[in-house]
Amino acid sequence: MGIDLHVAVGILQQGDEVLITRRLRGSHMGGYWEFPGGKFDGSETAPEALARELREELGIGIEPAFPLIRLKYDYPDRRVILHVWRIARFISTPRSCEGQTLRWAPIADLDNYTFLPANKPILTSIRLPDRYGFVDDESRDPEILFRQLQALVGQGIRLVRLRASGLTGADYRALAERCVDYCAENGVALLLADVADTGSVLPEAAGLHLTARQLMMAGKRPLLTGAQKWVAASCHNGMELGHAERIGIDFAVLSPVLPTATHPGMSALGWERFSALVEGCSLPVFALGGMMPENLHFAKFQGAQGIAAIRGFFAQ
Ligand SMILES: Nc1nc2c([nH]c(=O)n2[C@@H]2O[C@H](COP(=O)(O)OP(=O)(O)OP(=O)(O)O)[C@@H](O)[C@H]2O)c(=O)[nH]1
Ligand SMILES: [Mg+2]
Repeated sequence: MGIDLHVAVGILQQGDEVLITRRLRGSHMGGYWEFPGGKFDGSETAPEALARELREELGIGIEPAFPLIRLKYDYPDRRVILHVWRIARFISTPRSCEGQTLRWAPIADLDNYTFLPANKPILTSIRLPDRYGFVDDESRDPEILFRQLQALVGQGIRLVRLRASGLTGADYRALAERCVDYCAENGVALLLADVADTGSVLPEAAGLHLTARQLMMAGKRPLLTGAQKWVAASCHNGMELGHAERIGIDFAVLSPVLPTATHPGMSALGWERFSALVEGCSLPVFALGGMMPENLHFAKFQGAQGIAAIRGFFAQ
């Protein structure tokens, strides 16, 4: 395969809608929907390429916000490396400068469009928030665990993993039923643990979160019934991230990034290693381990979807 083609891609969002465009017939992969952007020119950086491409294609000036995801994809004739950025602000109204169709599409409707095959992780990344909270405690008391969930939701967290590693079987399911209802009322996506007996409650949840061990034992992505389910996985190294990607996991959590009080003996990856591992993987990846709210912006520039934390984003 020829050389890697670096491409800058911009996500413009207004309320619940994002700007999508349709590739012109006759171009590479013509007819598919995509996000505006194009190839790097010479030694341009991603923000420079993005500013130029969006001026040429949409007639707008932009201010990039942060990198959302970086991914690679092999088309039969080329390998592309997509540098996807969120756009903070844009000047003037986007218009079609090259005859391409433009549309502001509700994020909830994006599945109705046939996007370029490389774009699946971009769609996941757009839908995911940038903070992911875990409910877990040595405690086997469901009240304490439920209060943790309430505290996370009170902090504005909209994606929660119900780990509750102290509970098994019927106890876990009873708590899961209560949490699923609470999350539905509050617009929160709840991911359940892959433990026995969650069968009846799982269709009501947003999906599953696999431990690294469960991930490595899985030969394929667990099939979940119901609309738009997510399967997430915990990873600690490149091998686990690679397996997650191969079997079609939607997003990963990589840990421990920084030393934590909960895992004192474990050596932390550090940001440099985190960044290198995420660069080798084309899934959205949350950083876990010692994360505080002030790490969020930096984490995104290290390639993270966002940050994850057990119990909450307070000082621990
Ligand atoms: N712009 C854009 N390109 C994408 C996306 N996803 C994706 O796989 N690509 C691929 O990345 C490459 C970018 O090409 P492009 O045709 O937009 O590049 P360009 O604007 O510089 O066009 P040009 O070659 O006509 O000057 C294509 O091979 C395209 O298939 C996406 O969401 N947006
Ligand atoms: Mg283009």
